[in-house]
Amino acid sequence: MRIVHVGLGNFFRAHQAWYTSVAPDAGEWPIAAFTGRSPGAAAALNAQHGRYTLLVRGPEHDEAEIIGAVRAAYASDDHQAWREHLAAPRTAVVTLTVTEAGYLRGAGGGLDERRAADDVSAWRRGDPVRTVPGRLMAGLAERRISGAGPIAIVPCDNLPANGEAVARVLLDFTTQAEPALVPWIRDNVSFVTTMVDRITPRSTGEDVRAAAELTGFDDAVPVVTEPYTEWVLSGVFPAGRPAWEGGGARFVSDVTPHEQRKLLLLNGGHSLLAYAGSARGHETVADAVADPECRAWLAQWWDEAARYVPLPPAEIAAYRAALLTRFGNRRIRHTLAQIAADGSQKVPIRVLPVLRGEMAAGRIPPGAVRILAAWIDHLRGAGAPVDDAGAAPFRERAGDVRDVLLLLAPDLAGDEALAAAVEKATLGA
Ligand SMILES: NC(=O)c1ccc[n+]([C@@H]2O[C@H](COP(=O)([O-])OP(=O)(O)OC[C@H]3O[C@@H](n4cnc5c(N)ncnc54)[C@H](O)[C@@H]3O)[C@@H](O)[C@H]2O)c1
Ligand SMILES: O=P(O)(O)OC[C@@H](O)[C@@H](O)[C@H](O)[C@H](O)CO
Repeated sequence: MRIVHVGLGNFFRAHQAWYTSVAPDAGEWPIAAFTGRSPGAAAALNAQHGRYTLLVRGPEHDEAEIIGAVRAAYASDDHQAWREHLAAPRTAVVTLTVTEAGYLRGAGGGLDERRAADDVSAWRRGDPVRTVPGRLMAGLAERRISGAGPIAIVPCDNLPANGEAVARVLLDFTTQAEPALVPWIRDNVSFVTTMVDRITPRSTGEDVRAAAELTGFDDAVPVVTEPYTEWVLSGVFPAGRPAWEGGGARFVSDVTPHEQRKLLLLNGGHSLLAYAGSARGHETVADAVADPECRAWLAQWWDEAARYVPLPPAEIAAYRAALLTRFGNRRIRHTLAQIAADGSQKVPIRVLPVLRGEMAAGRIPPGAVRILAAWIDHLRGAGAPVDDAGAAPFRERAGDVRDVLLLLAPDLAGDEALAAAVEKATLGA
């Protein structure tokens, strides 16, 4: 294998595996994919020899492709396979889709030591590690021993500066667990930063039937995705990479403007709809954007967020227009509950940069305030259910907006006008 992936979920199969499958040199880049946590996805995929159906769902009809880029799938606890793949000289790239929570980042962006502590102890005892930083370190330790040479790590999760983010947590983890490995990582591992975009909801039983009808292939685990796709990358691939440009991937010197455009406008917009839209009784993104009230809130948020996207206004306007079409695709059932998950990890990334920028400019931004208030309402029980391992301390404080702000953004918590605005925007006010 030449690519190893961690996080065998739907998005990886709609995005990185698809780009690899359409690359002109696809045959030279077989993928071994490991699950992030539970083993189910690996067993299901192996039962069909790694092949699966990608249903590209436009507003009018579906197009089906059978993707064969994944040659072997493994459960996350197959530590031997993991070590072997990482130690193999042919392995050149490790891609990741492990959700925001998978990186164990603390408030400052480095490793959350409390969440990592068990894994650091497991490593010191010689037991298997389970977290993403722990697994990466264990695989790289094996690679150093085998002399397999440099490698690129390519995170594909919705985190700002995700290459730097994974480097920090990996190096912090390694400093604690295996300090002697740190210099080798610094010299041999390249951290590539990426912006990824393709709306990929959870598949349903109906999707399974639709896939079989279109292709005749009885696929138990098809993936549904939208036609739109984007991948912007920046960084070095010391052991080579597929010609992902074949699918339209772009290699740039700085991903930041693209990342800001996507994280603030798309993901921030998603979070707004997930909390404020679900509280209005909507179930999906398409339902919510069909509601004029939600659309007006979205426009207000986008006006604020656009000030922090360093791209020409025409480009931002075109992206906003395209987003309305993408969000409005009624054939994509992207549930607000799926997007609402892990708010404690997502809200700081998607909303706080705009809130901080506006406050520094002397403005209290009503769009950002609405998202915060709607998230607090969600923590209090409104709309989509809370599904967030990091929610507990926020839920304990959810009764008091000022307490939530103190935990979420201590630098802003003393601003009484902001607290009052958030309070006023909550449902209880
Ligand atoms: N679905 C999309 O539209 C989309 C688009 C762009 C980016 N992404 C990114 O991809 C991620 C996965 O999305 P998906 O649609 O594939 O979801 P999914 O539920 O299909 O898969 C999630 C994967 O992450 C793993 N995972 C979850 N928590 C983990 C943890 N704490 N440690 C290690 N692994 C963990 C799971 O085991 C699974 O393999 C998102 O969180 C996001 O960062 C998704
Ligand atoms: O995947 P998450 O959980 O990080 O966020 C939910 C959605 O906002 C996200 O998946 C978008 O659909 C995606 O980022 C579009 O490219």
